[in-house]
Amino acid sequence: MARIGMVNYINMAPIYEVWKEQVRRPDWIMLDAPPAQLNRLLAAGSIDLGFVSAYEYAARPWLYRLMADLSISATGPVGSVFLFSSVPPEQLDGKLVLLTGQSDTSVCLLRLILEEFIKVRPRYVRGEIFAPHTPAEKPAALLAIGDEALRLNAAPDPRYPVQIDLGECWHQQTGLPFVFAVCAVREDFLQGNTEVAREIQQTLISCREQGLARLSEICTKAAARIPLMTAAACLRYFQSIEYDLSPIKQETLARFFALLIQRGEASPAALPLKLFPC
Ligand SMILES: C=C(O[C@@H]1C=C(C(=O)O)C=C[C@H]1O)C(=O)O
Repeated sequence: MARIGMVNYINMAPIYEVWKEQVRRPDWIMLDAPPAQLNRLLAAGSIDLGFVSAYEYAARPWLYRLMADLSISATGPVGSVFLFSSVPPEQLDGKLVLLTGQSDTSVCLLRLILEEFIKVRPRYVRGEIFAPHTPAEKPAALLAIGDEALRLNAAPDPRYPVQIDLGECWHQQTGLPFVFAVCAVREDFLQGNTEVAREIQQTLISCREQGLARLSEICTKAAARIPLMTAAACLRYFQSIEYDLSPIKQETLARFFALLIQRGEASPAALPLKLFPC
């Protein structure tokens, strides 16, 4: 048996729709959830492998290997990882920023961008972006990812007129793509299950190839999950998401992890990257 985690956002639709349609393996249990929940499940051994925040690998690299050729990434604007702000980011020093509880990678990336690139130090709070909250203090900016970011993007909140795409910002600073999520497999699962893991990896890649060839059909279905999103907007979104872990993406992960290690936010054992298969 293998327990597999899948992010429950529409960004996974090009892989997941094909998987649901074609993969008939009762011994492969698929569990879909927001990334932060998948991170916790994988760390606890409640799932064996799956798509998790790239940060999860960097936090506990001794538990995992990175499945070769799989990721959720973008070269330039990603279209679903945004800081929505009431003021330009240069003015966020000391201000309150609400960070989605669903993400781990983008939270680290945003702090890196604000503190190292823009040189401001806001105050942060983690929480629900759409919670009907009555906060003592209204946040000056929000970090949203995935479907929540797409919803806010489709129906902008006039209180947050400044919108920063974190994939674009990273690309402008480094010239590199950014890897938001990886497909990680637990080392203890690999003991005795190497062939199964290989078969799952190949199946995910095959679903991805078929999904990318059927994008316009898949985006009609996926767009319906986001209020006000048209199929055309969904197609543009899918065209900006990439699912590979090519050498440049590995270089990106190494660069990002090195910065996190310097900041004391990741394990030094996160480098060099450990891939499966090697
Ligand atoms: C591009 C995205 O990548 C996501 C971002 C993640 C994170 O920040 O931890 C985790 C999984 C991905 O789904 C997105 O969801 O918008």
